[in-house]
Amino acid sequence: MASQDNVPRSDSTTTPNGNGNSEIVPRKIALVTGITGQDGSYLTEFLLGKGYEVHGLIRRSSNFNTQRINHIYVDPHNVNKARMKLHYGDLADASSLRRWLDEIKPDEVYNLAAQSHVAVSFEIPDYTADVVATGALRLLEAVRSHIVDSGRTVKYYQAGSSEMFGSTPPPQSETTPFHPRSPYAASKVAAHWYTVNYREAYGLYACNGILFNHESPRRGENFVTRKITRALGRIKVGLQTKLFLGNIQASRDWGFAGDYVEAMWLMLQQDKPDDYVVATEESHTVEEFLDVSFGYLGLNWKDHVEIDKRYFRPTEVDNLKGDASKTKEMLGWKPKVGFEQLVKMMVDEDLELAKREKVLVDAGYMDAKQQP
Ligand SMILES: C[C@H]1O[C@H](OP(=O)(O)OP(=O)(O)OC[C@H]2O[C@@H](n3cnc4c(=O)[nH]c(N)nc43)[C@H](O)[C@@H]2O)[C@@H](O)[C@@H](O)C1=O
Repeated sequence: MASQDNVPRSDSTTTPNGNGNSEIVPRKIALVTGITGQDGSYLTEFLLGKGYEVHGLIRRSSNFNTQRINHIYVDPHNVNKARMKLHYGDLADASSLRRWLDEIKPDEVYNLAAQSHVAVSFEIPDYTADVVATGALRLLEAVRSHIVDSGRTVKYYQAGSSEMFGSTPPPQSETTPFHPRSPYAASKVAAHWYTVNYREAYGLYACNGILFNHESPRRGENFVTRKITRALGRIKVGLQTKLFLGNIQASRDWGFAGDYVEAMWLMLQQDKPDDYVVATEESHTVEEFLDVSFGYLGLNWKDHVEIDKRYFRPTEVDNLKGDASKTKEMLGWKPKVGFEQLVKMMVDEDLELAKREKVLVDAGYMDAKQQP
């Protein structure tokens, strides 16, 4: 998929007006950073479904990194149908952020881009802080100055994280103190407070969504849920036998990413900006995830899993369990997919993937040792 720029805008959408007629209303425009990630892809599908035009910033990479949105990509030459548009930009590049805001003139900005892997943030702390903390500040400042110069209204969503609560015991709500336990989490705390400050200092409509872990078949393969379901599929079809994990006693509040993007959007549809916790209010250990997933395919995880110290973190977050009562009450949001359903959805998809891999291996087109 090629990226594009300066594509003419599809200006309007037809909406029923309740009188049996239709009226032409201007199409809403969203700008999404992190559009190629799990959340970016679900949010884009959601916004397109609501009639939005969605612009995404993508980072230059020598490999294509658009796999999660290829299925919704329409050739930009098809101006009437192409409502998702991609542009090269980066949270590390302030000038690109301001330029795309001026060009795209979005109604809503969703800042989802991040170096989002907690363990990796210990390896590359500077980079993590630059993108996650300073990147959010750059985008907020670009939005603020764009508003001042254009006189337009722009609403801003900041992707916060339950990692910010760190070692503060559950249940965690909007009023729970933060105690971050990694460079990633500390950077998210900074981004959270930059967002609050821009709201208070400049009256910006800016919201923090404090999202607990959210997973899906599109989850990156080095996060624990997907690492497990990917390996499980391969074990089931005979492509591997072992799975190496770290601390399986850690407990997380795991929801479905497809449900959580709706809450992001709802935050920007209110009269006033605010901060909201998004969670299922249930917590399960990694070991429980293993029980349910392996059990679903009739396997015992103890026959396959080995603990490897290299996956332990210098400081761990032991127990996260959200209290989402404010979000339920104020936004009318609640999760639709429960823990077991989520696990099974991920196992089903990864079993299919493994079966396809097996065909390639059997035909000699792929090496079974080639790790996903
Ligand atoms: C909300 C929050 O959610 C995510 O952060 P995370 O909770 O660190 O996610 P994870 O899947 O990497 O780890 C979950 C737990 O599982 C333990 N664990 C054991 N063994 C392995 C293992 O082998 N790999 C990994 N990755 N984790 C392992 C690990 O030690 C931890 O306790 C990100 O989206 C982040 O961006 C975010 O904002």
